[in-house]
Amino acid sequence: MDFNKDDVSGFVGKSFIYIYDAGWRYELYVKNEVTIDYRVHSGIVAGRWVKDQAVNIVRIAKDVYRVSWSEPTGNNVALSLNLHNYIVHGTIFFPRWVINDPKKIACFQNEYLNEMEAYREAGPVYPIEVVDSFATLIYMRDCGINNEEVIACPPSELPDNYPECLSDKNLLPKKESALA
Ligand SMILES: C=Cc1ccc(O)c(OC)c1
Repeated sequence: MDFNKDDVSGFVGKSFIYIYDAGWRYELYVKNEVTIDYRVHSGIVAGRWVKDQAVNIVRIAKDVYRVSWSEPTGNNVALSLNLHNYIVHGTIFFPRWVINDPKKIACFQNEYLNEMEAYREAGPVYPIEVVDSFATLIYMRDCGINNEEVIACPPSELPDNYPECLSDKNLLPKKESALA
């Protein structure tokens, strides 16, 4: 073993922006070893943002991390981030009620936790929709641990030049595919 599987220190405290092949832009902040905040800039649930989602994080190779969690909505997500090749892969297991009406979850979830749990209870849950997609990492920066300023407003309130306005040096160059 030439790397330490338990060492997630190269991942915790970082924030990421990536764009799925379908064009959906997501922002993820790894707040600490067991918690993320995130924000959806575009896509079928654009406008959704979440703070303090409990997650599992593991390191599966040098510069490769995996984050998995289950949401109050009943959405289940597993993300793999390859920080060497700037490739992200997400598998999202959506309950049927979310697919039927995605706008129900396009909100600041923390203010609607009871509603989300009620929707989850009401269903329908099945058939689950498995959405399996690649994304390209376009932005990465170190924000430190437990920084509440990283994800602090709805995506609609971000400046037009976000994320360039934060710092250009964190924009990532295009890389050769790791899979070629
Ligand atoms: C459903 C949530 C969800 C789905 C895909 C993602 O990449 C994500 O990143 C924070 C969150």
